[in-house]
Amino acid sequence: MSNPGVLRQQLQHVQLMLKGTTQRMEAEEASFRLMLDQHQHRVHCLSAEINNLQRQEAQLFAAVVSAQSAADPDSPAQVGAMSPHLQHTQQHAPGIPAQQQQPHPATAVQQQAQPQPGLPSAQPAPSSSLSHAAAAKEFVPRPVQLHEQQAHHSQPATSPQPAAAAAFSPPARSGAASALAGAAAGAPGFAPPPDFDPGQQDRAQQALPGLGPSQQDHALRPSTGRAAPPGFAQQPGFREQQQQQGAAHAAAEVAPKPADTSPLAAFPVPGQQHPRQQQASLQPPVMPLPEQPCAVAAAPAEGRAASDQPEWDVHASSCLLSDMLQSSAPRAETQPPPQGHQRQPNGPRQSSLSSSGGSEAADAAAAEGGPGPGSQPRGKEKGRGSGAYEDLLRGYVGGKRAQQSRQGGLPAEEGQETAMAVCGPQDFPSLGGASIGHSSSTTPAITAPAWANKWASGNLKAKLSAPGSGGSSTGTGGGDGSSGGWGAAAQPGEHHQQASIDLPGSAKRSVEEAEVEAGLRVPVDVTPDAARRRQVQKQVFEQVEVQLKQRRKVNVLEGLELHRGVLTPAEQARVVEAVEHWVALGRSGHLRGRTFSAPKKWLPGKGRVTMQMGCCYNYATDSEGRPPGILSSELVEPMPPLLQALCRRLTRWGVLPAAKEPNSAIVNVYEEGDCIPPHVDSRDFTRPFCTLSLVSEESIMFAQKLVPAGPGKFEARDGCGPALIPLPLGSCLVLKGYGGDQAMHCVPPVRSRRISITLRRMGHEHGEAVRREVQAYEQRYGRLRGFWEEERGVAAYNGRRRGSNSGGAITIK
Ligand SMILES: O=C(O)CCC(=O)C(=O)O
Ligand SMILES: [Fe+2]
Repeated sequence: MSNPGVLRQQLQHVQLMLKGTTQRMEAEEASFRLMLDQHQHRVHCLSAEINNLQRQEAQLFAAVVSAQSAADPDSPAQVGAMSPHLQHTQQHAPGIPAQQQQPHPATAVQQQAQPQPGLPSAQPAPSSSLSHAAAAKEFVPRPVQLHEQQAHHSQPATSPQPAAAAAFSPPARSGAASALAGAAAGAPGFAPPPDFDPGQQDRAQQALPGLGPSQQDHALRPSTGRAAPPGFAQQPGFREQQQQQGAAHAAAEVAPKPADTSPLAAFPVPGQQHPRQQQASLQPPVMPLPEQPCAVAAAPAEGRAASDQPEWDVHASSCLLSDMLQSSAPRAETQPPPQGHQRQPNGPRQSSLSSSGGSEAADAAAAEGGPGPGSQPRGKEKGRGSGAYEDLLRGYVGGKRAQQSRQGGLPAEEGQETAMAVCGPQDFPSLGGASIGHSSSTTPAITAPAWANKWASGNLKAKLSAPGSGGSSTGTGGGDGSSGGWGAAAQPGEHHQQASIDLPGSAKRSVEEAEVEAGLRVPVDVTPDAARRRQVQKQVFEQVEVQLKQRRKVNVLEGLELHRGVLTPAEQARVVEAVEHWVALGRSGHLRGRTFSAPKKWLPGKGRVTMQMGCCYNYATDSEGRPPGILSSELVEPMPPLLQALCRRLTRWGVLPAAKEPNSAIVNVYEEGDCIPPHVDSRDFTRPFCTLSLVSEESIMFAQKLVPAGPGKFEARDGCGPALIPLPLGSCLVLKGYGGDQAMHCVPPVRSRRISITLRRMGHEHGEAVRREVQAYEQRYGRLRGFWEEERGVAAYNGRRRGSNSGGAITIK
């Protein structure tokens, strides 16, 4: 039995303990509330400051874009980085009702934590917390400004938007900080995690939505520029490159990005459908225009009805490649040929057009090159290679074979045409280097004529790869542009006068062989060059308006020509693969000087990656005060063989005059939301020139006068235009005449990734100046080698490539 006195003592002791502990706990709570109050007060102040700064940022951003574009329409504005909140604004506001928008991560927290209207709080919050929370709300410009954004963006992106820049306003930046305040006010027992940093969470979430932490880490880690670039020592396949490229490339290619959370989706076209759906609706409305004679497509691709198109039995693992196929070939089957011209009463018009050449199926028809009659896959080559390109080929050839077995033979032109265009080795003077990123030796040459097998064997490539096999780039041994891209102006017929050649034996070879060697033509494509040429289809355009200054009527689109089918889907895949490789080289700092440029990604519409080859073009007055135009003193990479072969094809096929064969290129890599602002291409380049379109079909906008109308938005001025010309995959838009010289053009923010290659010839003076610089370089350092040659070994790479030790007249950065 227990003694009651003892028990009473024990009870008193416990009660005392309980009282003391309770008091300590209350003290702790009081201390926490005090701390929370102080914290909320700081949050409150910072929140106000952030909102204020964001407003200023947005207004200044719009003003800078507007001012810079007005001052220099030809150059992408260099505004600076866009803060995550600005991206968030652009991602979430346009055209999407607020209720349907994915809440910002921090906003979501706040919405959960805040007391719902009409529902009493479970427990009254301390008055100071309440007042802070209420005050914090005042700083959250949520619905009103968001709706302003919606109103602003709910217009078609391409329609005139007066004063849109002025209307631009920042979004709610409620942030995790305000969430904390709300949570503390409305949620009993809420306590922030000790290491909670709202800013950090915001930044992490916004940095690269859709990426896992390791990918974000990769994507955000700055490139040192020191490591060997992907594929530098050996040339990996497409997938290997994808794995190795890391950095932002991973963000762009590897991780699936929800469209509405992509930081690159800065300016989605308001009210847009999914890009794939939208593509179908982009076909230009048509009205009859007289057919124009077409120099290129002299003979229509007859005997090839739409239903004759190969079935694209594609198993390409790369979504890029399958997208390319889906968006080129099948569309050709389903869309009737354009008939003419129509104006749309409101907003931009799809341009009118007239077409010449064969059926609308040119994109797919131009892809001929399947196996010859009766041919079978060569067992030893079947299945070689594992990249997406090979997958594509398998799908392509598979579909082609299926078609043939149904039809019992080849289309007439394919089997009948036997005479191949012959070119001398001089046609590709710079083939001292192997093509990039896709070894023809791994290509499954399922069926091919002798030349195709020979050139796919890889032996010759190995010989060509031997160091020193190339000639000088400036005429010391190779004459005009033998190392690519530095050549003097080619005069008509001049192609055949170049003396030296990098190739052993210098035997004459066919155009087809040369293109295979350059990496442009796939070895299985046995369609003769002449037949390929006939499959190209040309369209011209008309939009008659009163000219603004002289008050006379003009066709604003005069001189523009769209040539479809310049590249087959398989060739597009090759070029895209090469471009990806170049981008990887550029990102890792292995392209010379200012070749590669990747502006900061957080700026809407300014994230376009560009690579300049052949000459350096100064988009805007630079830090040294040099005006826009060709900078002959800045050496960039020469034109790689692949692009040279493409340029040669363009002149051979009459897309461009021989005398205007391009000797410079700008590769534009647009991520979703990127654009090119209104401009007229510099007069430092001769006319005509052209732009090749890849990866996704987007429209280019033309008007007499185009002006920025807010970030990523452009509008035509003075009631004229604009006209939209959809640019199909593998097509080349030629610019000259009024359309190329007077009218302005831009590419509004793209709906999905797109690559274009602008190919231009330098004006004579500029070409000569660049050539002199190359000569000076070569006297000092030896032959200027393109990156495709340097790739043969890291040893070949030296500091000059990054320009650290240049001197004299040559400035290489
Ligand atoms: O991307 C395009 O199609 C157009 C590019 C362009 O206008 C240019 O490079 O000057
Ligand atoms: Fe342009």
